[in-house]
Amino acid sequence: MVFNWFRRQQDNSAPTPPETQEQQTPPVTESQPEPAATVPDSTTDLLAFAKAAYKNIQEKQKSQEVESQPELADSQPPAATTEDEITATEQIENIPESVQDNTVTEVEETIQNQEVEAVTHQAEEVTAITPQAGESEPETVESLAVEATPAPALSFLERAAAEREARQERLIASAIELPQPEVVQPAATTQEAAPEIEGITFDEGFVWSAEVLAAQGRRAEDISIEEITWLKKLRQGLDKTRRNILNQLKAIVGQGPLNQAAVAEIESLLLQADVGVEATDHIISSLQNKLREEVTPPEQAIAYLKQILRDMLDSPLKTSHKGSFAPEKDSLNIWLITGVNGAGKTTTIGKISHLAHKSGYRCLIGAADTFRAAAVEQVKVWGQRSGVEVISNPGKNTDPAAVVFDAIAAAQARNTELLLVDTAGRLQNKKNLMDELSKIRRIIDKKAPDAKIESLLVLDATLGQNGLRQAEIFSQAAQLSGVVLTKLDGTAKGGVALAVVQQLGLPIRFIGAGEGIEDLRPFSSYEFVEALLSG
Ligand SMILES: Nc1nc2c(ncn2[C@@H]2O[C@H](COP(=O)(O)OP(=O)(O)OP(=O)(O)O)[C@@H](O)[C@H]2O)c(=O)[nH]1
Repeated sequence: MVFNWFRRQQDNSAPTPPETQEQQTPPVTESQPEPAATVPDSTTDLLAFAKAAYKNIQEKQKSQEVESQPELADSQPPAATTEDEITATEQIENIPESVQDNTVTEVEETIQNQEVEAVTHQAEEVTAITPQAGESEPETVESLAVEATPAPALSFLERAAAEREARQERLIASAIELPQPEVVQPAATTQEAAPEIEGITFDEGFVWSAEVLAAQGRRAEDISIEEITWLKKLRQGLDKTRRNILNQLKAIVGQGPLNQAAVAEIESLLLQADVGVEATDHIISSLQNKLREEVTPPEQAIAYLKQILRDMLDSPLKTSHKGSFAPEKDSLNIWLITGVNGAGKTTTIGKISHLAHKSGYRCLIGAADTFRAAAVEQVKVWGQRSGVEVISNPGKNTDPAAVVFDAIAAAQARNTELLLVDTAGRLQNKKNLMDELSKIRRIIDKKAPDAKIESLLVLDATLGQNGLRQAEIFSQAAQLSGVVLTKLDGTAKGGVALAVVQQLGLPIRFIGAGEGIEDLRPFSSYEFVEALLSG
């Protein structure tokens, strides 16, 4: 039994690939689930859920450590041996020390403090807007603050700041006592109140990720470290888009009925996030329909905004096959990967082949970017990393269509389930490139008439609207069926995802948020929108 990373559920029919057995974790879920009613509805429930998930990951990791103990006995601290582990270690190094040192209790405190601060903040705003009502409102806030911290001499904010300072001092003190960073210590030897899990920290990002998984009907005991790591990465990647633009959007929408000024402001914010004119118009008119007449509480207005965005992102699926996007078992699937130079095609092939291999698919790569000599070498490196064989032609300036022909023959002879075809992103001119893609497509249709063919366009999100113009050209030559959106990490143009579906009418199939082998996942509109508009 193996976890299918495309469908995000157990795949009983697939054999477990031997070298990935240890990484498997057994989440059970429906593909592309709708937000479930089982989402923890209070901070306490959410924390309990997140803690249970954390504990579960911790236990799995401990049992893995025990299983691999004999091999690790003479190497301490345990060395990072795989790409995944390296990525995880890098992530730890990138997390600010203050966050790394968080314990479960401290995260709880942080969340509770944030809540109380938020209440105080709201109340202060109310006081500022309506000073004449100031006599009764602030009293409520005072009493809340007193309940939270009984120190009458200071204001709430001063006390909160003092507490934070004291906590920081405690952390610094304990950091001095420990000569080694906590991450490198074997977790099994210490019995602390909240031991760290190597590769993941119980912080606010963990709690948020757990909540997103819980909302999709996941059970705490089924959540894996890879899923948490990915969600944290996605949210972190969309941070710029969220901070620059979408948080302001949330604030306006959350204020209730939309007036003309609010509409103009929303319009400008969406355009800045590269959402595009068409998608912006659609969002505005949907919002106006709902919010023009009614006074909608802020949370409901934001929930409504999220729903609009999810519906837009899922809209191409209503016409094509709905559900998760996965290679069909026991038959040949050919995925043609196209896109301009540097969009991330080769990297995407490496990441997808990794997902396929660890999901138990028989996978093969065809290196048909023969225009750039280094491209074949590059894809071979990715093949080695993911444990997938690469079919290439060693000759110079070979015909890419001939490589595709050979790759299909090899795939048919070996009962391959997924053949990924790399293609050139640049030729002498645009016409040559498009002719070549059309020829490759014809070869595939002819040589493998029964195969399930997908033609995926890789788009660099950092290009925003400019990337979409290229897409239209590719669409004609390669009969595109979907998009892979790469480089979502660190761009302020995350809104381009909405433009992609609205303008091209194509579904987003995968998103990439980093250069590592684990930094790509099947697209989920729910997770994307939550990451885009998370608090
Ligand atoms: N930050 C980030 N970088 C990425 C991502 N995907 C790919 N890259 C980087 O983008 C660069 C180009 O990626 P390639 O996979 O070589 O792009 P390509 O489309 O195959 O390019 P050609 O082979 O020249 O046609 C590399 O440095 C990748 O590491 C991503 O999701 N995030």
